[in-house]
Amino acid sequence: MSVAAGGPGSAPSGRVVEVHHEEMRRPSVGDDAPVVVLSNSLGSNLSMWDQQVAALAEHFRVVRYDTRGHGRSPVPDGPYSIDDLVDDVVALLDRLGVQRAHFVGLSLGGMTGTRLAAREPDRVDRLALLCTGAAMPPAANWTTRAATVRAQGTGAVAEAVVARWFTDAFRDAQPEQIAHFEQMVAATPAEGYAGCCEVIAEMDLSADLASVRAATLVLCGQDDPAAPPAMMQLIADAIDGSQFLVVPQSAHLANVEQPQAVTAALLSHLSGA
Ligand SMILES: O=C(O)CC1=CCC(=O)O1
Repeated sequence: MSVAAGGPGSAPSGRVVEVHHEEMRRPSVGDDAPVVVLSNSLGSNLSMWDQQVAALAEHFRVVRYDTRGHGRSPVPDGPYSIDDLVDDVVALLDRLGVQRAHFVGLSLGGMTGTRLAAREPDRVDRLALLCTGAAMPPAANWTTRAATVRAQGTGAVAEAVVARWFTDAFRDAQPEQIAHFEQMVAATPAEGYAGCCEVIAEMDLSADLASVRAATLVLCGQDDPAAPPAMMQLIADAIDGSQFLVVPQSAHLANVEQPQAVTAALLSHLSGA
């Protein structure tokens, strides 16, 4: 079953927006099954989880959503803050009547998950942080990228951005996937993309990591230039009891490049195995 809600539009900055989401679960999965929320990366949308949802929906109510400014969610004027992104998730959970959920986020989605787990510990059961950072300095990288997309559109950065998402081997083997993700970046609204660049520019969640109480999986791609293993090791070291996993032959979108390995790791972690 798949249910869609929310939609594109604009909302004033600093206010919660009603993000677009989809819910999927197998008929055998009951209303009281645990909820898993999936949160996308900068420049993508909820379809980045296409290779995970069917397997997860065998066991969980799967809720995936478009981060504000992305996909079919509203596009308020930026800048946004990490707390804006967390407020949107809390509002989504409230709308769904879900008190507590598992949360899986990749890159920007992982930043949202880190802050959510630290700020709202009662709302997060198990947490998976994929290919992300507690901070991604220097800030100028992100403010410059925001200025570029506001001036020239997201198409201007699509090729360079996607070059960091996949290994050369994947690029050579899967040119149609590369084109698909470049189109996804280019279709992201410029103001939404820029507003989320500004989240990353001003964000430092280092002090939040020690407050995370959820059982946490920290997963990275071995060849990720955006969130390399050394950066993610720092997250794993700071979150009490976390599990750290490096996925070989993978860059930034590890769940796309190595879907079987990442889906298996998520199923194992979220089921508490
Ligand atoms: O777009 C990039 O360069 C990598 C990235 C940082 C945050 C995110 O979601 O993707």
